[in-house]
Amino acid sequence: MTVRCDRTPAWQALQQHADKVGRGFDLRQAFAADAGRFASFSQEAPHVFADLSKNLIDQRTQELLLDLAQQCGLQARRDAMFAGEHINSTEDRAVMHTLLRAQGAVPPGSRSGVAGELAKVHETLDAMLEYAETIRADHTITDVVNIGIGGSDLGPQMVVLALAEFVAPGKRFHFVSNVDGHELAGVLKGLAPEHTLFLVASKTFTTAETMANARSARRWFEQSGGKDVARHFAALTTNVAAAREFGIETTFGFWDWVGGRYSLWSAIGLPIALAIGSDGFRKLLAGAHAMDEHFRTAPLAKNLPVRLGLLDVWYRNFLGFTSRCIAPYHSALRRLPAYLQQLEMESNGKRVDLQGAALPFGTSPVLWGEPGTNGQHAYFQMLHQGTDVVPLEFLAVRDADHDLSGHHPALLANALAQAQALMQGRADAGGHRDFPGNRPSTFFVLERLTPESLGAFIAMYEHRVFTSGALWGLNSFDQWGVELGKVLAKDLEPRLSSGDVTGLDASTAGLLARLKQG
Ligand SMILES: O=P(O)(O)OC[C@H]1O[C@H](O)[C@H](O)[C@@H](O)[C@@H]1O
Repeated sequence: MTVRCDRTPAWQALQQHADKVGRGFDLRQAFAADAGRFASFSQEAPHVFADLSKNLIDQRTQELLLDLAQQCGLQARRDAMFAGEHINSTEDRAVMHTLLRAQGAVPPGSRSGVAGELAKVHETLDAMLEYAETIRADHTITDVVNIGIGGSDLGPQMVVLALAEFVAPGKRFHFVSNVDGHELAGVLKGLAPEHTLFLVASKTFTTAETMANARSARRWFEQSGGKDVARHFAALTTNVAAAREFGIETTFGFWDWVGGRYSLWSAIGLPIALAIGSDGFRKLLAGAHAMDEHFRTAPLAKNLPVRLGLLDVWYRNFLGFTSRCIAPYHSALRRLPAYLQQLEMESNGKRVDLQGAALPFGTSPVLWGEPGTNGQHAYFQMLHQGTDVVPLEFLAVRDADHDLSGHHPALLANALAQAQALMQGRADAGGHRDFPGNRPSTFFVLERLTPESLGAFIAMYEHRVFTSGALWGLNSFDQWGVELGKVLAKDLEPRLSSGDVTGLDASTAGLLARLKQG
């Protein structure tokens, strides 16, 4: 049984602590007073090192946050997830994306039935990887087009870009998500049907954008002389029947216990397997599994995802920060912020608890960002001297995968310098040139960007989001908030040609008149 965070004694103690020292905390003084600060506020985890020492927390904050985690029953909820309980209560589903990367046995304490699910996981994984190897060896296929949106797009796209170093030459990867025909039309322009494989990726196989793009892709394929739809289309879905009805014979399934934004480890990861091969895909899973084990077994005080999730609660609820900036210092990670936006904001952007009662405190922050050093020449001004404090998250990779001399030290020096400048500030120049400093950041280090380290990093983030969501007492695994817009769009689409504005508010009616087609 979990307890909502604001109903615990630790919550009250944290409030008092924030009033007393939290808001007046000074990083520079903290480092001056404690030579061991870096050691005690950094955390080693599989494939990921995290320096949390430049955050606005002291030992007492950390202790109280750990009390909060205990009093909320974080461990029980974590164990319930790993055991396959239906913790996604509003959809009455288990949450078992970790099972997709389980290496052999099910976690101890698993519900009966989980072992059977794992057998299905391995069977599908083997079939999908075998297919991936067949296509990789088929040199007539030069272009792979993934048609999917949200979780059926962002994860595979982010990972394929991030692991470009591991992608064998000979195939190009395209990702089409938007219902905006400009996107699909732009991709199709450069393609020949006999050399193209379309992957229709949709958990539900009902998402309007994906279905529209899949229909148009098939029409283009047939109209441009493509033969053998069966060979050139595959579907990745939990709704195999709908894919078959659409006319796709090659299908790879997954299960309702995999949330869309947690699905890159399932058949939705086929583009990744095509790009980096079956060995590479298994390494991605192994990296994630290593982090799962860390999250499942490490004591809370030494548990990286837990420490991060607790920090997120501290910042959001006690220091009042409403956003977090993601700064990956690696250009291949350019889609990471977009990926993390869905992961965190769709999971924890909720205003009611598990029972549906309104929450009296803030939940998901806004996540945003661009790769470094680009952001430095754009919005870092605001981060250094603006009126809001925005915690930053640096991600640096020690070893480069290129041999251009001088670039990598320059990149890493910039990451270090920005974190340093945000903390130190400068008070000697006067007026416009002064920096307040004391601006918090977390600094992640990977030794190299590999399938293993990326898998571990993503899993770390998933569990961090789990942690803050669990403390807030909300359901991180549903997304009812995306439904209303879908319903309204259905109503408005025919009105764009009929011009019927009956029952519409004046603004929507006025805009519709301006956008009316034909
Ligand atoms: O994979 P699909 O069923 O097509 O869903 C694609 C996406 O759209 C939905 O509206 C949800 O907001 C996302 O969580 C999901 O990933």
